[in-house]
Amino acid sequence: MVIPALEVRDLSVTYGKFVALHDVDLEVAEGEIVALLGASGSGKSTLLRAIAGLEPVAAGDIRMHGYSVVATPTHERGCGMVFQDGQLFPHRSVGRNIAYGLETTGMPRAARAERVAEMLELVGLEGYESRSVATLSGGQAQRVALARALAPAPQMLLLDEPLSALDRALRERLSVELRDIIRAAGISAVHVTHDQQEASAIADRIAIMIDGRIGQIGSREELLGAPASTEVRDFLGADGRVRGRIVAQRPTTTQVELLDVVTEVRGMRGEPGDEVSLRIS
Ligand SMILES: Nc1ncnc2c1ncn2[C@@H]1O[C@H](COP(=O)(O)OP(=O)(O)OP(=O)(O)O)[C@@H](O)[C@H]1O
Repeated sequence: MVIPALEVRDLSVTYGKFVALHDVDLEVAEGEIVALLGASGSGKSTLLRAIAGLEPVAAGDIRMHGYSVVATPTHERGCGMVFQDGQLFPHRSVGRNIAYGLETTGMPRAARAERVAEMLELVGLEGYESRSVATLSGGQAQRVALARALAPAPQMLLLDEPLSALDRALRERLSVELRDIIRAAGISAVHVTHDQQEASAIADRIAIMIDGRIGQIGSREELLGAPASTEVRDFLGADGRVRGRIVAQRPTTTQVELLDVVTEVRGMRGEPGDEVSLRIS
């Protein structure tokens, strides 16, 4: 039998009388990346925090590599975490941020420096050791946060909206990089996001969270092809809107230029680059 990296069974988390998570089941295989995708307040961060040991559990079990960790304190669970705003230490250099988790392990200085250099290479920031974190761009700061989380070779990586403070173009580029870095590190990861595109760019499977429950879990194609409920279909549909920009406001209509839309059209011939006009109905 293959033991999953993470098993969550019948997990409930409550805040007073409010039940934030109801009987949640989730399995993450060794080396697998699973996204928790859902509307605001659906319980994504609560589930991630419970896995990390930052939220007390009212009922159920959390197992990592076969061992229950519900009674294990956060710092002994071996989870590397990355948050939305990086939360880098402002007075430490890039290198000393990445070394943070290694300093408490008693690792000798030379080995620490070697590990920091290895992590900088992994995230594509070779030579940044001495830089002040105040001089980094948002994307670079998140790469440093990722390097810091991966440096102590955690059992599992937990990402809470790691790209949502970045603009869309950077988010799309970094999604692919993030996936490649996690793959190269060979680690299992749980990734919280409210962005469907980001979830499908990074994760192997997507768990759709609705009101404190996992509504369905599968690849994006599986979810879109056979949504298990109207809530799942509505969530995926609502997120699949087409982006546009208002070009002109007329007395009775608004002219909208559609952005990023590529569509298949039958019965038309032309060369790439030709301008065309389509009626959407
Ligand atoms: N410390 C708390 N005390 C009381 N209620 C809380 C607490 N933390 C979260 N909640 C509630 O639990 C529910 C789930 O919150 P959670 O932060 O997990 O949602 P989320 O899906 O991560 O949302 P978002 O995308 O907005 O971050 C929400 O209704 C929230 O108001």
